Amino acid sequence: MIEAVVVHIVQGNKILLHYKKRGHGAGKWNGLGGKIENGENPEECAKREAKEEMHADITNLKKIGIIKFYDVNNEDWTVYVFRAELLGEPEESEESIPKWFFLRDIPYENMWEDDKYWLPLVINNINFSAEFWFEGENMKKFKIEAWK
Ligand SMILES: Nc1nc2c([nH]c(=O)n2[C@H]2C[C@H](O)[C@@H](COP(=O)(O)OP(=O)(O)OP(=O)(O)O)O2)c(=O)[nH]1
Repeated sequence: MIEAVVVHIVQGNKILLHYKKRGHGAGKWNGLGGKIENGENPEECAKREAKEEMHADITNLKKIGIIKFYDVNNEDWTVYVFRAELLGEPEESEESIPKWFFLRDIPYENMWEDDKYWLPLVINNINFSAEFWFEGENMKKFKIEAWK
């Protein structure tokens, strides 16, 4: 099982998304994040990824969800989902391009297929746990449990 984090920054009526240039999920918009490295906890990973991916820091991390993805290109992932606040100005990096979107204009058609089911929960501060079953990069079935 690969462990990773995804962090979403929501300010007012906007959300900061990142266009991923390479690796897993290249060509899609996503929160910032990546794989947890040896010896790191999810919060430490989130802060390191923020620096690497957009050359800015994050603070006030709040864990909102946990997601299991089964059989995405033959791999299983556990992803910890956070909300956080931004310190400084996000910049383009080798990994991605940051961009603010109005909440009513989230580009779900250019994101992972599962995101439309759980990103609204993140935006509304609703805790959740979810499981998504894939075949390649196509979602086949899912289960979500949410609580306030
Ligand atoms: N929103 C969303 N994020 C996902 C899904 N599946 C999935 O792995 N992710 C996230 C978890 C990670 O933050 C990120 C993939 O990790 P990564 O960016 O380190 O992958 P990579 O192949 O580029 O790895 P690396 O070489 O840079 O270590 O994508 C999904 O279905 N929706």
